[in-house]
Amino acid sequence: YKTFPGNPRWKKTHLTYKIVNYTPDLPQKKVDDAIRRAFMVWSDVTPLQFQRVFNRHADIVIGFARREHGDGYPFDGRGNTLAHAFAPGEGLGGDAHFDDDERWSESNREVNLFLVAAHEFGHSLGLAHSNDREALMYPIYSYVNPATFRLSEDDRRGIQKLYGRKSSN
Ligand SMILES: CC(C)C[C@H](CC(=O)NO)C(=O)N[C@H]1Cc2cn(c3ccccc23)CCCCCCNC1=O
Ligand SMILES: [Ca+2]
Ligand SMILES: [Zn+2]
Ligand SMILES: [Zn+2]
Repeated sequence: YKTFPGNPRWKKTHLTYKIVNYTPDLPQKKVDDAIRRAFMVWSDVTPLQFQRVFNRHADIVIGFARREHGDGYPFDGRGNTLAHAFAPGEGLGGDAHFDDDERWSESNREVNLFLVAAHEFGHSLGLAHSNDREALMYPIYSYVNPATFRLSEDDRRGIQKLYGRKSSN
């Protein structure tokens, strides 16, 4: 696993997120659920807790966008880059953007939103890319059944290096 230069991490374990817009590809409830489950991947193995908020400041702002969308990292149409996210910090820090030229799915059809969101939130929490091909933080998308998805040892070691393990109670 790798962290970002300077090891940026959140200095609190209770983090907020908000979803500012939706893709037309899925019902909003399915997007909400995929996002919730993607955060659980990380809260399952750390003391981190995620709370969804509406219409107020959030640590992690989540949205769908096409091409140029104001952060200097324009998307590229269908395929190629699927999404991006920023390392922990103020403002754009922690935010995750999903390319709305992709066809977002909750199945094995391209592109599974839960799997991509889980990867992006790794960045939002301070993990950079891993060169372990089994790792969620590997830079190339590959479909695995979300029902049986498990964080790799590499990902778990990385996130626990940053935030420690889940407290036993
Ligand atoms: C890990 C993922 C969830 C997020 C990453 C981006 C990322 O790291 N965000 O944090 C991603 O989109 N990776 C590309 C990498 C990539 C693969 N190819 C590319 C062709 C052109 C440009 C990029 C790519 C070959 C063709 C397949 C294109 C469709 C799938 N795309 C990818 O796997
Ligand atoms: Ca794209
Ligand atoms: Zn962006
Ligand atoms: Zn990435």
